[in-house]
Amino acid sequence: MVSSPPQYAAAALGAYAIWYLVRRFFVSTPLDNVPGPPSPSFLTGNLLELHDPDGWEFHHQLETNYGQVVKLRGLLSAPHLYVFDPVALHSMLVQDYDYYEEHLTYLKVYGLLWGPGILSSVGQDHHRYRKILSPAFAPSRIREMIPMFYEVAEKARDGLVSPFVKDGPNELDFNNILNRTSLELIGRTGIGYSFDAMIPGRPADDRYAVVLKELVPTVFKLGGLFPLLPFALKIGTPAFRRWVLDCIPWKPLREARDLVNYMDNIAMELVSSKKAAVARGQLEMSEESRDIMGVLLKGNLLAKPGDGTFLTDAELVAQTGMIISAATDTTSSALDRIFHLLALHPDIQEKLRAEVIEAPAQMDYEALGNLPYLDAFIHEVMRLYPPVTPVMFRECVKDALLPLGTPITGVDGRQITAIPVPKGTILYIAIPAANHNPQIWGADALEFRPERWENGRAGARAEKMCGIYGNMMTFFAGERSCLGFQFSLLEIKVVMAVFLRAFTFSPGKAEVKWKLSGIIAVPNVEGEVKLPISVASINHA
Ligand code: HEM
Repeated sequence: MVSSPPQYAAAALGAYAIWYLVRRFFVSTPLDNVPGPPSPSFLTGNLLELHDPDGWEFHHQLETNYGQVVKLRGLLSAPHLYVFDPVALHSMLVQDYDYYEEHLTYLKVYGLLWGPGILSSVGQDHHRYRKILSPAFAPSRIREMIPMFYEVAEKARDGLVSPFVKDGPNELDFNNILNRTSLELIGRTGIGYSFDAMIPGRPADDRYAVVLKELVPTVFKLGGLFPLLPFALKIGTPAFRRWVLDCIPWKPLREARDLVNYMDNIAMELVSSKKAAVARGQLEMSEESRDIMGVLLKGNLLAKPGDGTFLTDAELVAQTGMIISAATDTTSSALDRIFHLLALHPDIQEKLRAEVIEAPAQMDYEALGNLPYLDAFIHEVMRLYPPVTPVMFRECVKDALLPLGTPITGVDGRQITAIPVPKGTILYIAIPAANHNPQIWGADALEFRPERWENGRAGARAEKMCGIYGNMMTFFAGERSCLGFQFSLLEIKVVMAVFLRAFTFSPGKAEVKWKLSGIIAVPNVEGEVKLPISVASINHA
């Protein structure tokens, strides 16, 4: 007999487990008919293969052996969908995007880390943040940032590379150099803050930079708690929850809290000092007014609290934290891949250098857009090796019908042209698979061939991907597409132009293996994040 509250709770849990298992195995769902690979475990389904840091082959099999929507198994064998069909992606990200939201757990984690902002909101709130942030990424704004991109790239050249190759070629860890450069680029142009003095021989010692690096691994140590977040955040007030947090003596939790507090404090100080500059009328004239936070503060001057366009201090802090985190690892991964490819392809490197040397040493927006081979090269890197990889997550929040561009043959042998997706289903947007689709790119889709690009286009094919850049999904599509994609492409061009003029690159001694690290690809040598590249100054080459 059940007679106490714990016994009731255990009985309820047991009943739920039985109901769940009966439903799983005896009630059919429309997803049963979608083919996919065998699941190696009832408990974890295909999740370990999906998130394996060396899982490139598993993803390649999903790309080539099934249809463009593949069924995988998640926790307790729940059916998940791995999607790269262009019509299905258009439906998920553009046409019916409000049926497929960012996973609730991720929204809550982002919210806890940064506060209320573009990465932690959905629906009207997200729309509002996006509308407020968009002017900061307008081409006219990014154009003004180009001199700052040059300043940082030249500082990286002179501080992080030149002193170490002045006596001849040397092998350097380019991951470290490019990571520091990416953070400094967004620090200067995002919040007007310098993270790294880039002094020869001195490591990046800014506490914020170190904290930013530690944050994600520390937070992932709390991964087991993530599913509880949506419920935990409903209990009591923020002050009460903070008090509860302070009382829990668990080291990773305290470390995460301290890191978040540290970043919050710095951002709050910056907001206060910029607000004071606005009040003194100085921001309008200064260089600071060009950075993203400056643009948001100036936007606030025109807005009124409550009219939907005003950002509170907490919201300002959250947006800047989110932009820095969205910008740094993505750009750094893209630059890592680029310099690795340059080292591996001396012919391509030479052709790019010739084009860059022909152009002025400091280019403006138009000139940077007028280097055809550089543009083709970057398009091809972003297509074949998207930095955000292998998948982004979505959760179906109301029963939906997912249309397919290419029908798939169901397990029962019949053609499927649309898949009814039950509410609660997890879907994976498979960015590389979408970018490698032979129906769009042809039989040589898996080859690295910059020559396939001309004027930002790579052949007119019937099937079109909804992505915002080059018919690919690298920067996503629709309401949640990357706001910083033009910013990112320009900073990449500037760093490449500055470095290609000064140095030559060839592979280092150790073999570099690329790992799938969460949602970003990173170079790795024997278990360490590293990109050894042999660099020679052009004078010594
Ligand atoms: C090569 C570099 C980059 C890549 C591959 C990339 C890719 C992406 C992707 C795939 C998303 C969608 C994420 C999702 O919906 O869950 C995204 C969103 C976003 N990105 Fe980027 N990104 C890059 C650089 C940047 C930079 C430099 C910035 C800012 C300066 C930036 C700002 C953002 C923001 C604010 C969002 C959220 C948009 C929204 O939710 O409405 N990104 N990015």
